[in-house]
Amino acid sequence: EADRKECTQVTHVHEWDPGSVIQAIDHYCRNKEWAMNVGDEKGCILDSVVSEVNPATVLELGTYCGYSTVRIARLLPPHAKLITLEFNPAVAAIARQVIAWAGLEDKVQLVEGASGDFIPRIKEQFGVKTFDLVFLDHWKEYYLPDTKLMEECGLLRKGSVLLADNVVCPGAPDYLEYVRSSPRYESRYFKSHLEYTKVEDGLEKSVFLG
Ligand SMILES: O=c1[nH]cnc2c(O)c(F)c(-c3ccc(F)cc3)cc12
Ligand SMILES: [Mg+2]
Repeated sequence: EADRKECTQVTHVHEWDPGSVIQAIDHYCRNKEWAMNVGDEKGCILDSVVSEVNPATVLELGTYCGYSTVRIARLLPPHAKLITLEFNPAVAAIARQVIAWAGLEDKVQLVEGASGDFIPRIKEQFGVKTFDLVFLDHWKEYYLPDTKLMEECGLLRKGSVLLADNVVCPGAPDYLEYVRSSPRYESRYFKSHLEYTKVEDGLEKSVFLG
């Protein structure tokens, strides 16, 4: 089970390696200007779930500047693939640089578009059968419809793990209700805080039971 291991990062800041990219973004967003990266505290929970699942295929909905993309991709086994979807072209362009700086281009495929259009095309366009891990971090109103769409498109298999950010703040009540009451999911809440603040937030980890 993913526990909350103390997650400390000691990296050589002078090299553009994933740890230093993560550290630089966290330092900037904590001290200069808040931004909606999953952040270091929730990021450690994300790390432990990624390490536990050890996924060969990952889908991230909501790339933003690529912070969580780098957090996930740095932990993936050699031939694993992460597809990340971003609606906003401006932030997607930034994310491409962040991912390149971290030296993770080979593991990451960044796609620009809307999840509702993209999800039904994944199988034939990207040759993915099912996802071992999905990180939901885009628009809260889309968590539930996109989850139902992934089920309908056969993108989830017995044991697929959904990990959703911001289930408390800004909140995704309809999604929470669904995964917590559906017999097809085993769901667990990891209490944490809104990135770089003391406000409560958390991640919901839901295992698809098939
Ligand atoms: O829209 C979002 N997509 C993905 N992640 C988010 C997030 O982590 C946030 F903290 C927030 C957020 C924004 C403003 C607030 F006052 C609180 C949370 C928003 C998003
Ligand atoms: Mg988020």
